[in-house]
Amino acid sequence: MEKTLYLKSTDKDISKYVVFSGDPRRVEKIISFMDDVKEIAVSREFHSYTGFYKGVKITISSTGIGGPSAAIAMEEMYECGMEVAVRLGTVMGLRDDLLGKFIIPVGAMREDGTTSTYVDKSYPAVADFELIEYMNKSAENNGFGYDNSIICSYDGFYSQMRESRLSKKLEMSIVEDIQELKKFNIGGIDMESSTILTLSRLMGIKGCVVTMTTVLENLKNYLKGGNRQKAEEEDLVRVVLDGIVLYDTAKK
Ligand SMILES: O=P(O)(O)O[C@H]1O[C@H](CO)[C@@H](O)[C@H]1O
Ligand SMILES: O=c1cc[nH]c(=O)[nH]1
Repeated sequence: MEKTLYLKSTDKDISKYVVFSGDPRRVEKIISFMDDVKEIAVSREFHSYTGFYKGVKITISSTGIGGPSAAIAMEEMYECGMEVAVRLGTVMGLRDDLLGKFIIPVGAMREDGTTSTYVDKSYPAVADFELIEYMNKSAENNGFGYDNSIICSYDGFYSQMRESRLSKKLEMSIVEDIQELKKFNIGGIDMESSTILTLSRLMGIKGCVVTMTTVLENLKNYLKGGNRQKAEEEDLVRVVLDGIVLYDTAKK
């Protein structure tokens, strides 16, 4: 096949297991845990590599921020034969006890715009139950607590997740809207999970999300310095990669 448009990948380059991470810099950290890593392409926000972790071939790709680019990454990896999609990212927790903990959501509210260009809003963004179980087990094996609540994916960082000069000028109700979400027992907010989960279901592949709660709403509290770095760049990576190995072993 020809290389895909943005991720510049072919079916020869990628594994059936693909890990998507927002931040391209984090991708460079993830591959430091892997062996025999080959760069596929560094193209716009999409930095992609394939390598081995504990003998399992895994592709890692960044998506940048938000649903539109996450959908591009999902589409092009699906063209290349992806069978399992895992989002590895950070989430803004809506409960104080979640700071520093994993949220491995069962599903996500589709408050993004991208997924509605594919399917009606009544279609749920639900993670694959089997993958959730392996990721839960991996968190446990690595000695971490986790939560399996529903999260919410938004499109607007400075219009829905964090107050800004403009949002204040426009008297937007960001704080109130987040309080509303809490009433519905939503565990956290991010920007890509609904896209990854909805598209996985539409593609008929397995998808799940493993997130680390690095910050609470309105910056009430957040992981700082080395703690944040370890949580985001080591703990999260281990749980996701070990979770894929557990899944792969079970399927052999
Ligand atoms: O850590 P990542 O995967 O980038 O995820 C979260 O961080 C970004 C916002 O700061 C958004 O992309 C949100 O979903
Ligand atoms: O969604 C997120 C995740 C981490 N940090 C934020 O500010 N937002």
